Amino acid sequence: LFGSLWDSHKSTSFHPKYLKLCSEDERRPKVVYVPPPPPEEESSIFSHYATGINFDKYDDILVDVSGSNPPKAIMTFDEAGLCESLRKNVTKSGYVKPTPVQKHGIPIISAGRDLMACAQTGSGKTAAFLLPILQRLMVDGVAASKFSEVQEPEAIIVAPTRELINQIYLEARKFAYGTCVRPVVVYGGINTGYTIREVLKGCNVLCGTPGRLLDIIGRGKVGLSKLRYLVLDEADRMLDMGFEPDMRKLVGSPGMPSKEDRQTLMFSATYPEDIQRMAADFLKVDYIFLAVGVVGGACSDVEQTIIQVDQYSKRDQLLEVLKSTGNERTMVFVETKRSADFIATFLCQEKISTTSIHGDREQREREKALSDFRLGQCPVLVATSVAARGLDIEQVQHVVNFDLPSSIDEYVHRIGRTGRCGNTGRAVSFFNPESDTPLARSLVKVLSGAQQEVPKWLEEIAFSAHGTTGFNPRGKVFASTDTRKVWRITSHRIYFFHIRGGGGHFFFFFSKIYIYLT
Ligand SMILES: Nc1ncnc2c1ncn2[C@@H]1O[C@H](COP(=O)(O)OP(=O)(O)OP(=O)(O)O)[C@@H](O)[C@H]1O
Repeated sequence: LFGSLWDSHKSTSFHPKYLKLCSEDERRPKVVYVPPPPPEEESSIFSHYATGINFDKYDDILVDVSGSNPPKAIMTFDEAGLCESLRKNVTKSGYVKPTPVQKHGIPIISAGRDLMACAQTGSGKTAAFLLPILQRLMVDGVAASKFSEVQEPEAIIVAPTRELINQIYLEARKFAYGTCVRPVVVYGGINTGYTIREVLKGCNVLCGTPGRLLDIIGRGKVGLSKLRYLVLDEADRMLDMGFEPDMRKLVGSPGMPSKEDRQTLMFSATYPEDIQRMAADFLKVDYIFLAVGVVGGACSDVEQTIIQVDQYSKRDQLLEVLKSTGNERTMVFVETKRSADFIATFLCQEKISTTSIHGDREQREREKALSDFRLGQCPVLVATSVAARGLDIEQVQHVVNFDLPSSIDEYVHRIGRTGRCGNTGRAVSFFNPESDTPLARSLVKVLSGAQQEVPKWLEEIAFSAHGTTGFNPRGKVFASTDTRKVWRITSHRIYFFHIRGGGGHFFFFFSKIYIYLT
C-alpha cells in the first residue's frame, strides 16, 4: 500500500514545474487504463445479498406524494406489468416485493411523469428508475445499432462518482440481461479510446459521470435525438455548485430534447430546499415529488454513536473501535486525501489490513481498493467523500466518521453505506468540539429523527449560544416536504362575546385561523 501511495505522489502530473509549462490538455498524462471486463457468468451477474430483518418495516414508513394526479402505487412486482424477461431478471436478483420508493416510483415513471424522489439510503432507488425505463425500452423493442458511428441512446443516467456510475451500470446490465437493450458506462480515469469503442458497439442506456459524458457527446460519438429519459442519481449533488454547470451544459447540448420532450427523473436521500427549487428548472411544471420518510433523514437501521474527542486522541479511539469490529467490514471516512493516505498507512503499520480510496489515487488503484474491500481481503477501507454516496457493498457492518463532514447531508450519505436493504449497521462518529460545533444542531436533529440516543453533551453544545450562532451555514436542515407546497390560510373566523355585569359591558373576541400545507 505504502509503495503505491508513494508512486501516486511521485506522479509528474502534480509537479508544479510541469503544470506551469503545459496547456490544460497536455498537463493530463494520457490515461491508458482499461478496466477488466465485468463478469459474464450468470451467477456473478445476479449475485446479491439477503434483505435484512427490517425489510418489512419499510412498509410502515410514511410516504408523501405531491403533484397533480399521481398514479396509484403498486403493491407487488406483478402489478408493475413487467415483460417476462425483465420479471425473470427481477426474480433472479432476489427481489420478492418492491420497496416503498419502487411501489410509488415505478408507476409514476411508467405513466410518463417527471419525478423528484427522495428515499432513505439503501432502500432501492436504483431499481425504482431502472425497471420502468428498461420495461418501456423492451416493450418498444429498441435495438442498439452496432454499426453506427454515432450512437443514439434512449436513456442517459448521470451520477457523481466513477464507482457509483459503474455500480448503476452493472445493475442496468443485470436487469437487461438476455434482452435487446444494451447499457454502456463511461467515466473518467479510463482510456478514452476504449470508452468510445464500447459506446460504438451499441448503446441504449448510457451511464456516465458528467465530465466523460460531455466529452463523448462533444466528440460527436453520441447523439441525443432519440433521448427519452434523463436520470440524475444523487440529484442534489448533481445540481450543487460542483456539478450544476455540467448539468446545464448537458441539457443545453445540441440535440438534447427540451424538458417538455423528455422525461427527467431525480433521485436522492437528501434534498436541500435551495437545490429542490433549482431542480425544478430541469423538470416539467407538473412533476411529482415523492418523499419516503423524512427528506434528508438518516436510515433508522443504523445505530449511531457520537463520541466526543480531541484531535490528538482520534487515532487511539479509532484503534479502540477497530478492535471491537474485528474482521467485520468497516468504512472509515476522513476529510482530506492526505489524511486518507496517512490513516491507511497508520492502520497498516498497526497490522490492520487496510486499503484506501480517494480522488488522487489512479483509477486502477481505486478499483483495486474497492474490490479488495468487497472481497474482504482488506476489511477496512479508508475513504474521502468520494465513497460517501450510493456505494452498495455487501456486509459493511460499520462506518466510522474519523472526521465529521461539514454538511449534515454528507453525514447521512456516509452512514448510509451500512444498514442497507433492511439490514442493521453501526456508525461511530468522532466529534471534536473545536471543529464540529457548527454541525451539532443538525446532528441532534438527525439522531432524534432516526430514534437514536442523543448524548447530553451534544445537546448542550447544540443549543448553547455558541452552537446556535455557528449553526449549519446552509440554514435549513431538512426540507420536510415538497418545496412547491405553501402554507395557506384556508378559512378565518372571528367570534365576538358580549358580557354584561359588574356595572358595565365587556366585549371579547377571538379568532380561529385554519392553516393548511397545500
Ligand atoms: N425490492 C427489493 N428486494 C430486495 N432487494 C432489493 C430490492 N430493491 C433493492 N434491493 C437491493 O437493495 C440494495 C440497495 O439498493 P440501492 O443501491 O438501489 O439503494 P439506494 O436507495 O439507491 O441507496 P443510496 O441512497 O445509498 O444510493 C441493493 O443491493 C439492491 O439490489
